[in-house]
Amino acid sequence: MTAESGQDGLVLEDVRIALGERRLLDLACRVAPGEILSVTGPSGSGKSSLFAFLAGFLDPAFTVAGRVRLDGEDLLALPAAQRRVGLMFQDDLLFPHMSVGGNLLFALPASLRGRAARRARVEAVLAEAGLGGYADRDPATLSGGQRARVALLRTLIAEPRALLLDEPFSKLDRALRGQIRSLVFDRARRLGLPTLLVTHDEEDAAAAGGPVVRL
Ligand SMILES: Nc1ncnc2c1ncn2[C@@H]1O[C@H](COP(=O)(O)OP(=O)(O)OP(=O)(O)O)[C@@H](O)[C@H]1O
Repeated sequence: MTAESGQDGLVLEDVRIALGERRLLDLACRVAPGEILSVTGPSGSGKSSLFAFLAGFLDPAFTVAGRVRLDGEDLLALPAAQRRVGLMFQDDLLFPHMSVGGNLLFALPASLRGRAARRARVEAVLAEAGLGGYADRDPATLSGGQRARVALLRTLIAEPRALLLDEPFSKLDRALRGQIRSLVFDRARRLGLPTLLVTHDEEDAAAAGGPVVRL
């Protein structure tokens, strides 16, 4: 299938999310492979709920309607574990009781078998990101930038088919923010991942370069 067929990417068809009588969100859009679509909106407008819906863990208190296709496949028909939608949040959410390597091993697809092969993949991914030799480190001993890079690697090592970024740069200081943002966007584009970015920051949306949806 090619992008030209209109089947690739992430397609939201009349997605509606409500909470009781309150309509939270009404959205239709297509995010092409490697495109980064920014979603902005006031607090409580349903941005995080949209991501929970797409990833498959929205609280049953919400009512939902609409269809979502990822690379031509009905995403909502798949259980959460099979959707292969990668998430990054404001907090890096690295498991504090696991080493850096343990965090990455945890995210590695089960289809990669064999302890040595799994360990080698983790080492390779760390080395490629300039973090060779960090596998046994406690995440608490890393700098903010290093933690952010490990969080990105943990998302990508799971081989997602789309990315959902929920203000992933907002806790980083200004200098680091630009650097990590470039890294994340660059990887999303190079991997051809359709990406949704929730942000309140105009600079993030401008750097994303894609359309901006205002809820
Ligand atoms: N599990 C839940 N049960 C009931 N209501 C919820 C639940 N989770 C969120 N809400 C409510 O749903 C609405 C949408 O929340 P959501 O977190 O999606 O908004 P948001 O746009 O991401 O906000 P913010 O910009 O502050 O992160 C809010 O009114 C929130 O209080």
